[in-house]
Amino acid sequence: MFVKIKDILAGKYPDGEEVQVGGWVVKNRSSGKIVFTVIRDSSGEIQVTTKKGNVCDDALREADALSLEASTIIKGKVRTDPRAPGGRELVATDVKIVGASRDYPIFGEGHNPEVLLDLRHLHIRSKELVAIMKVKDSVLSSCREWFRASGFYEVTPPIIMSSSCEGGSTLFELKYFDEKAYLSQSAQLYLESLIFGLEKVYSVTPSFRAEKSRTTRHLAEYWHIEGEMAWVGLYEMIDMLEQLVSYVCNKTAEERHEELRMLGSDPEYFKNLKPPFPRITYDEAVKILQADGFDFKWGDDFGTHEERQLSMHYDKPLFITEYPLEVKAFYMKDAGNAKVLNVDMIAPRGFGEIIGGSERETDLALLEERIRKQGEDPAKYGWYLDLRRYGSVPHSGFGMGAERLVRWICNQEHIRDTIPYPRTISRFNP
Ligand SMILES: NC(=O)C[C@H]([NH3+])C(=O)NS(=O)(=O)OC[C@H]1O[C@@H](n2cnc3c(N)ncnc32)[C@H](O)[C@@H]1O
Ligand SMILES: [Mg+2]
Repeated sequence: MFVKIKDILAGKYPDGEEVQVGGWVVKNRSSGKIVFTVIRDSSGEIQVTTKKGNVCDDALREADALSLEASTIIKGKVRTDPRAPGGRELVATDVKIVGASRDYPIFGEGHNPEVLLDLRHLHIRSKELVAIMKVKDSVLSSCREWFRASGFYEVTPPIIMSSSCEGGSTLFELKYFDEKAYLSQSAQLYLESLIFGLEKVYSVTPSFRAEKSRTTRHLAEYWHIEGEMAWVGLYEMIDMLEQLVSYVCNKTAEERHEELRMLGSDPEYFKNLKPPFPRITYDEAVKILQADGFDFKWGDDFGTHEERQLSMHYDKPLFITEYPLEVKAFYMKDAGNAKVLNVDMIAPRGFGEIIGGSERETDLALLEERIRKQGEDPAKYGWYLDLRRYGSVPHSGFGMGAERLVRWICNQEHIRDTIPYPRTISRFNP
């Protein structure tokens, strides 16, 4: 049926061989007797030259009528031509329009981002967004490879929940039959229940955060890669995270070298990213900020500016550990000295937090007290607290934002272009 454009450009078919391609029109210029067309398929773009005498009159008329984003089937002979983009072109022997496209609304440059978001169902076929989605495909598949090779089981936790995991301020409420329920902020609490049978589990699920802020790194719906491991402490988990992130970056840069270059990223950096990554404590991070002139008060959490500033000191992802207990979630293990055994991984060059994780609090009384201190009723976490009553074990886990990771790897200014249909405070359509 169809051959792929990238295989033609790679020289898989000798000059003169007739092949057939199915694709969409990127450009079309006609002078009546000769038509120059650029078509694309999922693998790339190629120039097609349709000449009077090479094709029947119907096919010449079809070629002449090709318009932006019309779908077409083109039969043609491969021809090496250094002047053609990619070094090869097709000399058409037959041209058919499959789906007409009149007045396609996205052409040229400089469109208003909100207009492009209104037309996301069309813009999603653009070269840049297609490249980013291919990178995301590699990120997700290499994550799964690493987890499976590391003895993790993929599980499918619920998305509809009865309580929060990351605090009530970012919960989406939904009417669940006659009850009130919430959309998942994180699969964590359920993953913790699954380690008592499977020991090491992971999930890739949508997480929902009713973020009131408009930032370049927050979505209201994002894809959350989470892992949970029995018998593993915080620092052993950080060793594993270095391996996971390095593997995913190396593999993705290997597979999507061209796409990353086209997006203005540096595939060589990600291909060569290896452990160890720098590790500092929260206290050390505060000292760095204060030395850099930040008026930062010990006890506060780091925001975008602090994370950006800290990341400028390192050219690899930075692990920051042991934050003050007061500013972190109830489930994080008390380290003593008013700290918790948690870790955030901050990407270099200001791309911010990619991973949040911790060792989990296993002391039942402490956990109930922390839940109360966060203004919640321990009774709402009855099932979760049972995990501490029956055969509890030391365990740790983490959450990695897929879109945050893709934004860093693809060097994208805004997180909205790392997901096909971004959901933010001002948009949930199309
Ligand atoms: N299993 C766990 O231990 C995960 C834990 N319960 C959790 O949800 N941590 S987190 O809130 O830091 O979110 C984890 C990551 O999830 C990403 N994240 C977190 N919030 C967002 C938003 N709003 N948009 C996009 N990405 C987001 C970001 O990379 C964070 O580091
Ligand atoms: Mg976090």
